[in-house]
Amino acid sequence: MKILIYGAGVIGCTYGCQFSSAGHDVSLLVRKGKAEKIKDKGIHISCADYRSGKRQTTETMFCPKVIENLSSDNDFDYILITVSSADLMDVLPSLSKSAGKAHIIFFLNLWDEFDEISGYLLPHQYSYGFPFMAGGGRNGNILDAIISGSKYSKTMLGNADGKKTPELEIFFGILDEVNLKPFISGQIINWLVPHYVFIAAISAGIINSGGTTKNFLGNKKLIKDTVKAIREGFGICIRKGINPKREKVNQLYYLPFFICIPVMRKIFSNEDMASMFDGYLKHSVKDIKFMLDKVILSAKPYDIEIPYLTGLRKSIDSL
Ligand SMILES: NC(=O)C1=CN([C@@H]2O[C@H](COP(=O)(O)OP(=O)(O)OC[C@H]3O[C@@H](n4cnc5c(N)ncnc54)[C@H](OP(=O)(O)O)[C@@H]3O)[C@@H](O)[C@H]2O)C=CC1
Ligand SMILES: CC(C)(CO)C(=O)C(=O)O
Repeated sequence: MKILIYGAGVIGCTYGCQFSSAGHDVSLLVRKGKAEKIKDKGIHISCADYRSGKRQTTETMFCPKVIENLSSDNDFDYILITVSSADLMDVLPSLSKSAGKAHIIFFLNLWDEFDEISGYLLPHQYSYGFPFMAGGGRNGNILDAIISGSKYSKTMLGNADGKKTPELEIFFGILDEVNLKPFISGQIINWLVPHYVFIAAISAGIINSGGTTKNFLGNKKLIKDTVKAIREGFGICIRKGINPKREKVNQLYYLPFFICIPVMRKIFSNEDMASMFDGYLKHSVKDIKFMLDKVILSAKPYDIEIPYLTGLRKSIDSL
């Protein structure tokens, strides 16, 4: 398959490198002025892979094809959008003009961009997904990728109407081939929207604690305030017609603290989960502020009190 990764960051390169290892023809679309360096040197990916049950590290020079513009006569089968949430709006016009016959998969955190996307593209042109199987950060020129070993981790895929289409099933096969644990959800929007709240709130909590998951998990008051912020955000989801409880994973945050906190400590203190968060947050403070602002703004029309979300947002304001 010919796959274009739109956004050569942590997620794009981690997934792209896996596809390439299975023999797919992978290209990266990068910002203007960045292509030559990548063409010359490639991208150094240091990957800690926990899928076997223990940490296995590999060092790879990922040398895909690189482009700076999408041309409308492209022959890509798939375009995977892996820019950060704050950058999505900039890429939609070029997709609308130049996606050609490629099937687009929006592979990032989304909150209320669905109408906007449908204003640029026809329904059959795209699907949604989420890289809940991998993550990490950057260390200078090295990309520190983590592939999760957790039984809860998977690569989410789905269409807004819940239907399985051939395009999704073929992409499922590509992910399955490289053991990135694909899962086609019949309610992908219902998965993505509460996840956005969860990730914005917990990330702000971790940043507030000094930027490490370990510090965060050691601070009971901060965990409680973060869970209260998640619950406020879930309240906004409900007003928007999304029920977080329909995803089992979200039910944890409704449980009494004496159950919720120890379970959170268990899940997030896993080495792979913790290093994924710690890596992600080093380069994503701007994105987290953007995400929290969006969530907070959408509470306004419903007149909902959200002191914990606004408190978390304020706590990271000066960074
Ligand atoms: N890292 C992680 O652990 C995880 C991240 N996610 C989610 O995945 C998404 C991507 O995250 P991540 O990979 O970490 O982010 P990164 O910042 O590492 O990657 C995004 C990439 O997109 C590039 N980009 C942005 N706009 C454009 C554009 N107009 N043209 C070309 N390139 C562009 C950026 O370039 P530049 O650097 O020049 O801005 C950057 O290289 C986010 O929604 C994040 O929340 C999900 C799970 C885990
Ligand atoms: C939890 C983590 C770091 C990896 O999945 C993440 O960024 C996300 O899910 O949005």
